Amino acid sequence: MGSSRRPDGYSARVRHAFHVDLRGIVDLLSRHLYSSPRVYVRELLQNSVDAITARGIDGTAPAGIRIEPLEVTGDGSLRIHDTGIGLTEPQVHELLATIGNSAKRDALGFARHDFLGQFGIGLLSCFLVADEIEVITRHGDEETVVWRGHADGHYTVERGPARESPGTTVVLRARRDFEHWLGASTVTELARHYGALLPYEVRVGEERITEGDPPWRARHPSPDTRREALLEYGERLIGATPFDVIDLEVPEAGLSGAAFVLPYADRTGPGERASHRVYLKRMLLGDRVEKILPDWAFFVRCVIDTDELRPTASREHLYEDDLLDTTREALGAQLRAWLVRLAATSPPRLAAFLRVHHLGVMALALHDVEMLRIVDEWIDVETNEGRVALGDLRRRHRILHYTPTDEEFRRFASIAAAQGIGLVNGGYTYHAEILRRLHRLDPDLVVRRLDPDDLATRFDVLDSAAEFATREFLGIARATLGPRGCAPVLRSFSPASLPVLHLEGGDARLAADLRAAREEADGVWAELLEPSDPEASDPEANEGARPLLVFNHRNPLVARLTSTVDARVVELSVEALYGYAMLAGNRLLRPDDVAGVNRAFLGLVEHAVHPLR
Ligand SMILES: Nc1ncnc2c1ncn2[C@@H]1O[C@H](COP(=O)(O)OP(=O)(O)OP(=O)(O)O)[C@@H](O)[C@H]1O
Repeated sequence: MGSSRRPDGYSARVRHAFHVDLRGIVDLLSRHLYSSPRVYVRELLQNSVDAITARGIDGTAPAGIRIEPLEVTGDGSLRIHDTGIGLTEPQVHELLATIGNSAKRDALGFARHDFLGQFGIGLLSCFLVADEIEVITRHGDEETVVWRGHADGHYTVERGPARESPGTTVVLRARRDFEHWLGASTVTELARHYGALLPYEVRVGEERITEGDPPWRARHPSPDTRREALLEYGERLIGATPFDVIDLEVPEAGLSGAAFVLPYADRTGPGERASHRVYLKRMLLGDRVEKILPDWAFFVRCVIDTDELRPTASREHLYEDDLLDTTREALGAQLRAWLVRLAATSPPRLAAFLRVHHLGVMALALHDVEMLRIVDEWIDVETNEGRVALGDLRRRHRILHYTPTDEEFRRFASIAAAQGIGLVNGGYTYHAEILRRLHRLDPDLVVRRLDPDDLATRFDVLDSAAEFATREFLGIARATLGPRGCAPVLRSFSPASLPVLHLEGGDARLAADLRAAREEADGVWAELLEPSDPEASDPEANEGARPLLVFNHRNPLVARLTSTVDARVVELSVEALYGYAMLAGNRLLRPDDVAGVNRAFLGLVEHAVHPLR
């Protein structure tokens, strides 16, 4: 026949509506949108809060929400009653039966400011725990309407017995094996978790779960009692008494809250994101919300309530927009101001804070000159002059050197110290970057990565005659230093002002220098350099493996010492120079070393007073 066909070959167009398989939608929500069935309590509370807000305070009914769990209803259902605005019959069809429709958007489809909900899907989360949702609702003096939605996608509407007063009751009948989600203990816990700060009274059974104002808003007789109460709250939040509490306020985001300074180093570390407790219009968004603070602020956990920031549809995170950006910046500025204030008003507290959080502050100093100043003045770094603040170090040196690795630092620290070069171990997190930024505070300061050629590590061998003349000296030095596990070596090197250099074992580069020097020497003299050392035949295995005390023949004092005939004076001087080299190289003095230094010191004093005969 083909009579319904148009000349262009198409049949007449028929319009259909999508059929939504509700089971499929619920499955999608539960798997991909909501992290757990527990969110159904949040969605119910939220709808009741919005309904009460929409009704406004008309003075006829106390605003309140009451949940009756399984144990209270006794009929296998959970009920939640509110004194909210209720729905008319047409609204029931329009709002409850249309997925994605919400009364909480304005004519242009934007979320309306007063309400928590906006997407028109929240009620569906009840299907995570229930097969049937019943809504019994009365708006003003209108008739009471009963809507029943089923998980298979059909619903019924009928007029029911009149409710005593306007408002809504939602009744959930548990899905098989989900009964425990509707039981008193779970519901109480969840209602408290999400709703403890809600502005309307919420009860589960007879138990009130709302706590009134947020702790940072609550009234207290004095600032001290307020601080104490906040610290107690913080302790419950982070599991330890906070180091301090910082008030937070960002009016553009309708945000207030408190940041608790952790008394321990954050376990997440600078690379990971710290998470915070966030309330949205006093309903909990989540306990582990990220990105509310700048990444560097990992030394605090905060709790905030915001009216203006928007949630994602899962209501578990904040929506990234310009407002979240500016809020994050404003919160960062408040934390930074706290730190600057601490530095100015309470240095010992700042020092205590930095002992725990130096990493966070250093991370911050990479972008912020104020923080750099704090690092410069208050954070001790490892240098070849011990642990000192950079500020102190740069007051002593106009050129600072650093090694990029810890290993290089260990290798060169003492040689640099002996030559008066200020060297910082840049092998720790952020240290090298901080050093490179120091010119921001001190434009004339020169900061350089250490080039081993900056160090005088060319050890020249003495000429044969001089070498021969020092044989006795070396013999005494060897006998004196032997018990210290250290071997004496005599070389000429710069600077001449440096009499001795203590070298740790394992310094491959110096060992190579020494070896090269010896190879240049005539075989006979090479033998002389380490004549009594049994390992001398295998220099590869020997040199550089044990500590060496290198005497500098270019130094006038050492040159004189090598030709001193008085063995006792040589012995005391070697002992004293050994102690000096250990101290100059920042070596750890063992009890034996200390005793040796004392002996040498007293012996030399005695010698000066009563020259030894
Ligand atoms: N307790 C209640 N009292 C009055 N109206 C309600 C109640 N619960 C739900 N409604 C109505 O049903 C609509 C749909 O609710 P639903 O929870 O699905 O979405 P929503 O709250 O609008 O948005 P969201 O998905 O963000 O929660 C609401 O917009 C509201 O008009």
